[in-house]
Amino acid sequence: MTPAPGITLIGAARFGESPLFPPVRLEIDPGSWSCLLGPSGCGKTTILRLIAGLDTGVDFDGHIRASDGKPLPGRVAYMAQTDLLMPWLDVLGNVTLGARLRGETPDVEAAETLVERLGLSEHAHKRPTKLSGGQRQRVALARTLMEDRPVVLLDEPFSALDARTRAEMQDLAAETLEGRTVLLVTHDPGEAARLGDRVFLMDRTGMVEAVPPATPAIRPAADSETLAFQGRLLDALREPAA
Ligand SMILES: Nc1ncnc2c1ncn2[C@@H]1O[C@H](COP(=O)(O)OP(=O)(O)OP(=O)(O)O)[C@@H](O)[C@H]1O
Repeated sequence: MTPAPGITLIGAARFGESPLFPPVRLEIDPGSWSCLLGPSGCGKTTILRLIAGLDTGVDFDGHIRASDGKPLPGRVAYMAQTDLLMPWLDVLGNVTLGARLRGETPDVEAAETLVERLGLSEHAHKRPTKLSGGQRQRVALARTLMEDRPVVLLDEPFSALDARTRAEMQDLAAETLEGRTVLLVTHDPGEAARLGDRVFLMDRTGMVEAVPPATPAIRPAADSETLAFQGRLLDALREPAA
């Protein structure tokens, strides 16, 4: 894998005459986790899709640059909020879909290992309709991890998981994605407090950065500094937008 670049997004977005977000500056360090929190509808998914080079429908006035100056398309794996699993493929078929769409021979062994690590081995040959919401979300996560890209964009990847599985999947994602540049959208201040090397808060008025504890991520959930940071994030999210 090529070294993971940092990413800078500077700009504003609107739908015609309706602003979505004012000028913001998002600086994502190379090879680290950045978390983006904010109320529903403020534009978080739009930011991920802009970085991924996907259609958003917004007019974006600004620029998005990789720190190594090279184009981002082709170097980004994106996990959308909806799992986008193919109903006619089983779990392994969905996890290896990217390679097959590119006309490559999928690494089935790697896919099986990942499926096992995500606790899905007994479901490997089931189709999505036979899976729970949390199991489907893990399949979508596995498919994203299989892509082996230096930049990984995750849109609420753990939201459907029970507390224990969520913590396990956070650990697994942190380990599997070590050295990648990750941008995680989450509604969970506790998740951002555990995982974020940098944490950004946005609403319709703009974006600010919250400084996490000096302890490196991934942080123990019950650590007093992690909990205090989680509390500060929650307080900030509860502040009314100006
Ligand atoms: N064509 C459109 N015209 C105007 N506003 C639109 C249009 N399409 C989408 N929107 C608005 O853009 C916003 C979509 O933002 P986005 O999905 O990026 O938000 P988000 O912060 O990711 O939300 P969530 O946390 O709920 O996933 C919503 O407020 C939506 O109402």
